[in-house]
Amino acid sequence: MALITKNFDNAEALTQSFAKELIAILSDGIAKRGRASLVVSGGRTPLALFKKLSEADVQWDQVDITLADERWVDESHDASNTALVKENLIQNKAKAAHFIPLKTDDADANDGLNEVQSRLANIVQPFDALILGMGEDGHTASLFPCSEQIEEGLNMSSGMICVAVTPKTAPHQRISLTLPALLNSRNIFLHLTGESKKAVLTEALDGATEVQKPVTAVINRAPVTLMWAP
Ligand SMILES: O=C(O)[C@H](O)[C@@H](O)[C@H](O)[C@H](O)COP(=O)(O)O
Repeated sequence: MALITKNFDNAEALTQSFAKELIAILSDGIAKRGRASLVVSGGRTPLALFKKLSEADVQWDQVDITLADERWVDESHDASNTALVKENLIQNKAKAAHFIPLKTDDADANDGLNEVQSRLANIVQPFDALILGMGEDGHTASLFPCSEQIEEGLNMSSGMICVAVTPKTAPHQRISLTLPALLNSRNIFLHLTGESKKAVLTEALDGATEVQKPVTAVINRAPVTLMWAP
């Protein structure tokens, strides 16, 4: 297990430092490989970070941005991660970035998997940076412990980049990057705020199985930097 913990006094300090680190990673990726890729999560935690990043001096036209997971809803829906990213990250200077959505027009996420996998094949990989969140049930991306698809999502040899997931404890069908696809990243961050999320993580790392607390499946296999503030 390789969890590197960076604790901050407050969310603002976390945002400042995290943005700086991501800017350095993306700039380095562009310098070395011509393009860089950033995989972000939805949810509420990354909003301030998205805003900060959007104002940064990065050669955004050389950056591909996609999501670790998406709710299978139209972009006009409140729950759309695509809308969240477009409204908060693909703004200001970052407007020049190339965004690759995980949602297709198919009614069922299973029917969109092939199209999404070919979209993702056009992004520089390994991804330069992956930002994961975590839910109170230990899910990360949309690898939900309550879903029937959890073992499929955690399968390291499925050959699949994406999985369609129907959580039992959260609304909307989802599409998620699978565990091997998430791990195909040069830098993996777990972005958490609040004492309760830290407690969930501590408990998860204290003997839960990967199916019970999917976030541990990432931490068990790759160096993960925890960015935490109260
Ligand atoms: O689209 C999503 O729901 C996610 O990508 C998900 O994995 C999220 O990161 C966690 O549920 C934490 O969400 P909050 O930041 O809102 O607590």
